[in-house]
Amino acid sequence: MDLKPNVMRIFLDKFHIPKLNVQQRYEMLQWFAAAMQLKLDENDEQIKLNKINIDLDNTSSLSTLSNYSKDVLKKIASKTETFVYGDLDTLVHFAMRESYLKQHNGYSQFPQDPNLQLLKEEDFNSALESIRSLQSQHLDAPKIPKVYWDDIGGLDKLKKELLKTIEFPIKYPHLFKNSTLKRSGILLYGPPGCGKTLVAKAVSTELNVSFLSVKGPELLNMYIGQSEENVRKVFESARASSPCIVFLDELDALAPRRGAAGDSGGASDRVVSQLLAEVDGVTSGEDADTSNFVFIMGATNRPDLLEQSLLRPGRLDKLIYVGPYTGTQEKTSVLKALCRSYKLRPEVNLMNVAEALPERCTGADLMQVVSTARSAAVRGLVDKIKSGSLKESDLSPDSVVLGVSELWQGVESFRPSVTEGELAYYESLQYQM
Ligand SMILES: Nc1ncnc2c1ncn2[C@@H]1O[C@H](COP(=O)(O)OP(=O)(O)OP(=O)(O)O)[C@@H](O)[C@H]1O
Repeated sequence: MDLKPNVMRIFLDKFHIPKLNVQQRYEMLQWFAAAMQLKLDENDEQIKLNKINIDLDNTSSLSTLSNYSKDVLKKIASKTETFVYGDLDTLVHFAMRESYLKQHNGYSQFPQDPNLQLLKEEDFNSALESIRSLQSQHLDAPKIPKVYWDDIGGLDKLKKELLKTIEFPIKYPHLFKNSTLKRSGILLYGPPGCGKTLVAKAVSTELNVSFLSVKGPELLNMYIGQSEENVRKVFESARASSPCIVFLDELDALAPRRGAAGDSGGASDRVVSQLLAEVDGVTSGEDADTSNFVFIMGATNRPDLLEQSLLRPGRLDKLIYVGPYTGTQEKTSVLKALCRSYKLRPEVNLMNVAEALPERCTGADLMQVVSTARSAAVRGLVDKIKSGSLKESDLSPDSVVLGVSELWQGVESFRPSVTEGELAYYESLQYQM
């Protein structure tokens, strides 16, 4: 393994931070992990760099890597898509700190003689969490959500499609530099409560990019020029926290068809024009670099009311329908995802629950079933405390266990939030779009 060219390139190219691919990140992580032992006593950056260069010349520093779990570093490299040189260095430092705090019950001094073999995958994962939360601690800064694929049931095709569309421009920005090949945005549409927001957040978490979510109506303001200014600020904030996904929810409120809004001053048209200019700005790919990456995802229940030029190639030209969950299989996988944080009694079969529900349900409806079951389980515990058969001091979050009867109460309380007529309308819309 030849680490030197990468390292040299990064040092020489200090002011233009290069994008690292997964192999480079893996190599950098190995290298930082090895270098940690060498530079621990040194505080002066210059000395550290010299020392590392010297040691790289005779590559003796890399010998410590033989004991290192390469699999762990490979996994971590694949989770740090947007990390550059400095971030990876910080990550290794943080992981060491996590490991040390764990071993010494919170005593926060670094050890003089750190034992790198003790670093575990969970230390890297905690370090990753800490870095992410630090990254999003600026005021109003977009955050990296904590929604994982496991929190989402079904939608496998959509997950793949989204990852493919967003992952490529992040991984290979130079391919999108050519102005004829623009990186376009995505428009998710469909009935409310079917997982549009959830899946957008999961993509963001998965790719480790910030997530800035705004609802269209929040940006509208009665004062002249203020709505356009709000739109401009959203994109400014996204650029400042890039790489970033801007999620524009209820987009039809922000960008109705021009000339159709009925406001005599054309205020709405000006907002649409501002939005189009911003969309063109971020999809042009002129500044194709991860550090300038802003990806736009729109969501709407009414794509037919949208300003159609927003859907032109190079803008939000990928339209994806996110519909209700149909059939036992799909509903069961959503129920499983929703029950992930609860204990279930062994006799519970979520497939039976799914079968007892209407053929088509939204995710929000299924969530309602699970929350009703949870409330029933909590009520059961309170009754036991009142009757004296359970002590309050014995309660823990694990005491809430969902059984068949609780889930059945959820099924009985089921009220669809979207009517069959509305669902039929959305399906016809899908055909039309
Ligand atoms: N596939 C799914 N797996 C697990 N939970 C889901 C799924 N789809 C939806 N949900 C649940 O439904 C809730 C509502 O979903 P979400 O907010 O993503 O819907 P939406 O399509 O964005 O709705 P709206 O159009 O009203 O913004 C989520 O918070 C989640 O609890």
